[in-house]
Amino acid sequence: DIMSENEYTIESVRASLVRQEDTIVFGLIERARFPINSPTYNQLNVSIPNFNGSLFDFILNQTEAIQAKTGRYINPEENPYTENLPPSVVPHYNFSKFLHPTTAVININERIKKAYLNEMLPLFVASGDDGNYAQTAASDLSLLQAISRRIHYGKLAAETKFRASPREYEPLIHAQDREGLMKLFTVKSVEEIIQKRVRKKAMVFGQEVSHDSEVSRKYKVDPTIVSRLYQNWIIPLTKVVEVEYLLRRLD
Ligand SMILES: O=C(O)C(=O)C[C@]1(C(=O)O)C=C[C@@H](O)C=C1
Repeated sequence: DIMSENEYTIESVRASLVRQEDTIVFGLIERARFPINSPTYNQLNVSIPNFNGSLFDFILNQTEAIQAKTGRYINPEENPYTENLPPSVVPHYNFSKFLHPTTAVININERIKKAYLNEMLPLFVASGDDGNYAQTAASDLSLLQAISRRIHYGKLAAETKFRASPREYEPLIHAQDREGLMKLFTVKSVEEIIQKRVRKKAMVFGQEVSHDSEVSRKYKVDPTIVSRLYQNWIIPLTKVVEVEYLLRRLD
């Protein structure tokens, strides 16, 4: 086993969350190329043989099925949106067993998907319909996977915090005290820095680049909205995962 049990620290977890911001901001920019394209999500608009759901659900399920067969979900950092996926048919890499085993079942993707489709998406895409439904669903899917990965990284953040001060966490876990746990692991200053940084990333990554003139003040995705997506959904849902993780940490 070449992986160390202690490869993750709160510093390495935070460094990864910073890097994942790049993927999420670019994912938002890519999705914002298309208007809302609501027929993508509307079940009444498709009749796919042997499938009950929207075009988006169909692409999500089929893509996750091929990814499951080829080993994507063997990595404990990855959590699928689809239930009952086929098993992997490829040789497995020996991923580290850093997380507590009873926490593998934690998966809040249904909640993430609902928040994304109903609340987040309308904030950063234009209204309209250009017919590019399959392309739209593909960009939703890669963005949703990046967001899910980021949010479920809360498992790793929680484990590093638990290992750093088990005596502080144990009584709250025994009491199943959600609010107490939330208070103990929250670091407001870190959250505020993230909200500022993703706003800046949206300005840098989403600017119009011209070979000769000054940088324009028009952005491909609204930087204030990117910050709000983190503030209202991405960080709070990461904290939901952290609480769920800690509640099961002594099982
Ligand atoms: O960096 C941490 O300490 C985390 O637990 C991650 C995170 C986040 O979602 O970014 C969540 C809770 C903390 O209040 C700060 C940040």
